[in-house]
Amino acid sequence: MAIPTLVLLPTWGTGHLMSLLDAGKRLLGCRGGSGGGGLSLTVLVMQPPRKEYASAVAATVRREEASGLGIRFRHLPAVEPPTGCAGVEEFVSRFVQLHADHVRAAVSGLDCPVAGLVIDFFCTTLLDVSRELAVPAYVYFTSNAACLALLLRLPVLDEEVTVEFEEMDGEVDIPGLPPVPPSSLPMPVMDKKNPNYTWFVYHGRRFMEANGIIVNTVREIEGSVLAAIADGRVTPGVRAPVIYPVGPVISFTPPSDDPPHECVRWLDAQPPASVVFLCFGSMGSLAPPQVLEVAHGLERSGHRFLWVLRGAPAAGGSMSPTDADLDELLPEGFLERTRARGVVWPTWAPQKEILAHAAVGGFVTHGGWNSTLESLWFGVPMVPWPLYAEQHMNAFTLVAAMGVAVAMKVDRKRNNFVEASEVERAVRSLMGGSEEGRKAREKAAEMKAVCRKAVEEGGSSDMAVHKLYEELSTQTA
Ligand SMILES: COc1cc(-c2[o+]c3cc(O)cc([O-])c3cc2O[C@@H]2O[C@H](CO)[C@H](O)[C@H](O)[C@H]2O)cc(OC)c1O
Ligand SMILES: O=c1ccn([C@@H]2O[C@H](COP(=O)(O)OP(=O)(O)O)[C@@H](O)[C@H]2O)c(=O)[nH]1
Repeated sequence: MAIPTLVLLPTWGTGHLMSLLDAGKRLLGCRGGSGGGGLSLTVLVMQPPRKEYASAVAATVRREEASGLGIRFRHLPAVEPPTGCAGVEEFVSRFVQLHADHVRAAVSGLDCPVAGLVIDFFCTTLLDVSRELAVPAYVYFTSNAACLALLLRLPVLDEEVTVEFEEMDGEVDIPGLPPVPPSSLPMPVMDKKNPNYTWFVYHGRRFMEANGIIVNTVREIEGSVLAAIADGRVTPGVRAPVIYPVGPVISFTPPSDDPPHECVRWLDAQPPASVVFLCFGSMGSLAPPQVLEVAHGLERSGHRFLWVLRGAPAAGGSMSPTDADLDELLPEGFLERTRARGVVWPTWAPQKEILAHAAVGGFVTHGGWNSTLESLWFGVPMVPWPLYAEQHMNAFTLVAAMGVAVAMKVDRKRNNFVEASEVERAVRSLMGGSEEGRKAREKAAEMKAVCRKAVEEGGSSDMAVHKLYEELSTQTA
């Protein structure tokens, strides 16, 4: 009989497509286990709604097809993007929903048994398709267990809290987490009247229908919230699907013969753990007045820095930042005054290589979950500076639950504005001798060891992958 295939349905974003693909590849590694003759992977590729994503997706598909792992890609017919959406959550959810017929046709047309369908967390509308086809469905959650617990609890929270979360008395109770201040909730949860919120509640409710939820986290890092989900405290009265914490799933680019990147060459000349690295994800940019505050803060901190500074996205609805015009954005004379100890990099930077470098001692990050895991993988303590999506919640988790980060005061009501004096204080605290910084460094070093152990043979994430493989094999047997 043909080897059963596991069908993956990723969305196209930087932190979503590769993350799901890499998680899927871990299951390929289980081939030949007690569960049988292995699995193959089939990836359903939606034609991304914007050109900027289309070329990145096409490059990924080409690279993976050439990898020799035998992953099959099936391109779904294009759909007309929905109009009049309130934001990313509504747009992505409705865009995905329009693919239902194409997904049904693609899955039912496969020439081998289907072990399961793994969908990105924005794709829960397609759980109807998997049910019709009697194919087990799994959600792949690219963020952390804290955010997952919030989503699972959201349908009930929505009824318990009748006002906007910011207007409620006290804090939000998510079992397994310290009490969450309403101001730390993800962006879509901050406005109940917005369709983006309705979609978040919808996805949280539908997660409960999945056969399992695969999460890019590590049991040892988020043990208490994972336990709260598993023992029913997050969803009282209803059993949540089995959770598979398989992380950290980090997409490393294969080694190349190219000369080292200019940022890496600069780092080579810096002392160990002396440089603070600032980078704000694939969609992050700072407004011009904010750039001035960061520059003054860094200058006054006296520390070495490598700052990835991007400009606002181009007009026309793109979410990707542009390359920064440094002369226009930075204060007069800043580059000359800091030449001996700092670099401002105006375009995409090789973040993983930078975090891996011994000269990097701290990371000011927007707190995207992929960036966070990369920082932990290399044992680099953080200062979270949340900008969008679920990053305020991540910042809270990193500081209050994990202790791997030094908090910085971010004014959410002023577009996440941070004063120069606060940048200076946070950088000094992270890089210097403060007790807070020392604790975050110690904890980050501990997490590095934990992350690496988790993915080794017999580690918690490796075991979760094997458990999932066994389940998939049993279902198709
Ligand atoms: C997890 O909660 C949220 C995630 C997103 C979100 O949406 C999104 C949509 C796209 O079409 C492409 C994307 O790349 C993308 C990314 C994205 O979130 C990022 O995902 C990472 C892994 O989940 C990471 O955690 C980052 O912090 C996110 O920036 C959007 C959102 O609200 C706007 C969420 O609450
Ligand atoms: O200049 C940059 C900016 C981002 N990244 C990578 O882009 C991803 C960002 O994912 P994350 O989940 O942190 O945030 P998002 O961009 O989805 O908000 C991470 O893998 C980063 O290493 C990078 O390599 N260089």
